Amino acid sequence: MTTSIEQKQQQVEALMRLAPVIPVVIIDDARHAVPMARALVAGGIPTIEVTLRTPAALDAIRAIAAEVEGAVVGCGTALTARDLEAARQAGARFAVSPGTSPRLLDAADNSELPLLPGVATASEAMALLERGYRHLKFFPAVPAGGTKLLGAWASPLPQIRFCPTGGISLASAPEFLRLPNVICVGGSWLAPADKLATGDWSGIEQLAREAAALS
Ligand SMILES: O=C(O)C(=O)C[C@H](O)[C@H](O)COP(=O)(O)O
Repeated sequence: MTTSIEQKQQQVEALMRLAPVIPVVIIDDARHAVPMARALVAGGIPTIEVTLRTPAALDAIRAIAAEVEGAVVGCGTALTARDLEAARQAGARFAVSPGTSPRLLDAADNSELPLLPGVATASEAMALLERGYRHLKFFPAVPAGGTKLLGAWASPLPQIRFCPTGGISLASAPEFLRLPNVICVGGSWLAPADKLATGDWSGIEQLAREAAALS
């Protein structure tokens, strides 16, 4: 029997509460995955979203899941049922999508993988509430309306908690984290392409440390 949506919502909430930031990683070389994830975990950031945007992504998820103690690795850019299944088989513990589609939600209902689906409107959020989702990604957070839009949803949609992602930085994260309907934020700034390319793991650990100290 598949895990119920309520059980999966509890799993998503628990991983959203592990740290104030979920790093969104675009990985071109799977060999970078393990040292990068170790640096993030050492800096206090255990939850890692590896986007399925590169050919290396599934190998990266596989390596982190197998080798990095303390990491909770998931996939980002989950668009299809096939993405969910491939990520689950690679060892992903959760999936994140930029938006929602009826087919993806049907696939998520039949998958063990908890899904954190993206929304940018109140109507999308309401449709997901009807399907049992109380934990949503707000994407793309800054272009879609930032803290003003998200704050405006707190009163009419009090049962929903968000992970805003898209255009957020270390400097702007606190204003999102202060909102009553935000648990954590997502962002790519913790694993920048230049640091990955040069293998600057101590630099990534430092970025993680700064992010972990946010409140
Ligand atoms: O593809 C997905 O499922 C995503 O999660 C998209 C990411 O959230 C953004 O790419 C975040 O990027 P930044 O704005 O650079 O922080």
